[in-house]
Amino acid sequence: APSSESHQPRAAAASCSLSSKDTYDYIVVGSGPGGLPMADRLSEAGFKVLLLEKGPPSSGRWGGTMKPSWLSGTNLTRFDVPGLCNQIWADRNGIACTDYDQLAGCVLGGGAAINSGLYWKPHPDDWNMSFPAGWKAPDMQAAVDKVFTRLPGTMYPSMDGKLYLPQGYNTISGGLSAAGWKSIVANEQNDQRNKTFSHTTYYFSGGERGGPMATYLLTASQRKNFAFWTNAGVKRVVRTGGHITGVEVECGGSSSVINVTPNTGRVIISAGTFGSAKILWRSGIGSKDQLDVVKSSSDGSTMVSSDQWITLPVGNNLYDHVGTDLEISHPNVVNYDFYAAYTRPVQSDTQAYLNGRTGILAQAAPNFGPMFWDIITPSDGINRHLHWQARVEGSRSTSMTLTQYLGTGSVSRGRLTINSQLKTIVSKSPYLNDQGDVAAVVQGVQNLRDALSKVSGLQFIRPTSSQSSQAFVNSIPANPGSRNSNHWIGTVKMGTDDGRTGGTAVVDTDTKVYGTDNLFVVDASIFPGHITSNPTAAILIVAEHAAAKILALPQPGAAKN
Ligand SMILES: Cc1cc2nc3c(=O)[nH]c(=O)nc-3n(C[C@H](O)[C@H](O)[C@H](O)COP(=O)(O)OP(=O)(O)OC[C@H]3O[C@@H](n4cnc5c(N)ncnc54)[C@H](O)[C@@H]3O)c2cc1C
Repeated sequence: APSSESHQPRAAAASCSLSSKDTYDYIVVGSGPGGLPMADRLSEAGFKVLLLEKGPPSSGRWGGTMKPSWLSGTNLTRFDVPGLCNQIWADRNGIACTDYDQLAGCVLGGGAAINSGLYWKPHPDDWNMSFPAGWKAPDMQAAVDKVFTRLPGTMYPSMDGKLYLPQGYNTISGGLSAAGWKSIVANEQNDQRNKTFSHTTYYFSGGERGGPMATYLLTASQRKNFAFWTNAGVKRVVRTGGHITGVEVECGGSSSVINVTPNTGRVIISAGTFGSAKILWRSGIGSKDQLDVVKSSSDGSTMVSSDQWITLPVGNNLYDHVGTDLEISHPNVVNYDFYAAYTRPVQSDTQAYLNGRTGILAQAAPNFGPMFWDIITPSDGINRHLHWQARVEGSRSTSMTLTQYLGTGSVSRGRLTINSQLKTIVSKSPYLNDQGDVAAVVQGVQNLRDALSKVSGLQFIRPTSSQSSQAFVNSIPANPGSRNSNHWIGTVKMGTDDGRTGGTAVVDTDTKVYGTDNLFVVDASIFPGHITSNPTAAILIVAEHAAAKILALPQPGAAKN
């Protein structure tokens, strides 16, 4: 049985105290998979750290309260129960960020409070193909080990070790196996992502979401030199030239500047692919056209003067996995209504969950698996990695949706911009604006159709049998409405080619913003290119690696606590 002790809050998030005159060695902005390991590692090193999160608490552990009635009287919220993760599609009020045109979590934990917990040790190509020197697979191994030691993940999230309603998994994996694809344990054989399939791995633990909020934040919160505030949004960094002196924080209808330790303090922005770009723009860091927009907005009077602007290509290099949904139906597939689990649940399922963290509600909605992989090399010679995820969902009760993500190797990019209401907009769609990318997606669809063609009783609903794979792929618009995977990266690209002088990079390989002394960005926004699979594990790894790099930088005279 789960230990209720494991779910007691250690130190609830505090509300902001804007009148405080305290200064901090590090201010970390944002509590997603990028921000939480940073806050933990920097406070572990003895520095005085303040973590600022714009959203409210999510998990019950940290004072979250949003929950269905069957969880009342428990210290669990909707965010803690894996089987309730689909609720984000039914009701995202007070959870999703309202200042982006795409979905992101503006709550404690960021995306790692609302996502499905899918959790993958990256393939070596994920680092080797797009990350700069110092961030290649051998360089990343120590950080990979740190993350998977703290958060090993599991293929069996129910505490009785059983997989519930596995018929969909069995149907698809049986077909792939018969077609010669190999079964692997994904996070033990992470270099084998070609014509292979696996059970789904989640970062869940103890039958609950867990994840970085239950590990990195927990240890950070036990330190006296660590503070964190929720409902505390950062408007901008305050700077003199390239030296950051503090951040302007908005909370409870007022705003104030919280300073870093004079001379030695640093600011780490981990506000996500949209949020980090936005803070940079509001701080006078970005391309002139976007800074002009901010200047003309309600920010105009407080914005740093234009002679202080740092010109960098913030918002370029935007990317997201290209999502292509196929749908099949098979008589063996058994559907489960995870939406009903919120308002009118099956009593035996809620009891199993509450009594022992067992059953279908300990698995993520909507019953994922198998996950499978394919590598395609189009005529341009660049390997493209395809990650496929099957889930029991679709237009029929016996349907499964098979989503293909195009990640590592993809060449297409889009652009993020900001409008005069200070809302971020995907103004250039990043999907399939390269012929090699299109060819890989088409070939991947064809490979899957071929592999499953001999499964008795399996019917393709999308594509239809008369549709060519090329015609099918062409029929799906290449825009976020049809292709969105919620795996946005890249707007604050890391690299050695300084964007102030015509290069493409916004941060250097220590994750420091070019042209600044003490401003760093650590989250999905710094990824130069995409990775094979869902990105949470890779973002945690990037944060671990960045923390080690930042701590290794000379920091003259920093006062340790
Ligand atoms: C619905 C959905 C499902 C997903 N499923 C999966 C999955 O199963 N597996 C997987 O690996 N990935 C999944 N992802 C993607 C994954 O969650 C994200 O890639 C990841 O959370 C990004 O991490 P991050 O730290 O870069 O940013 P975020 O997680 O977005 O965190 C940024 C944090 O910063 C805060 N913030 C923003 N602006 C400010 C500000 N101005 N001041 C203070 N705080 C601020 C935000 O509130 C947020 O908490 C999913 C994403 C979504 C939206």
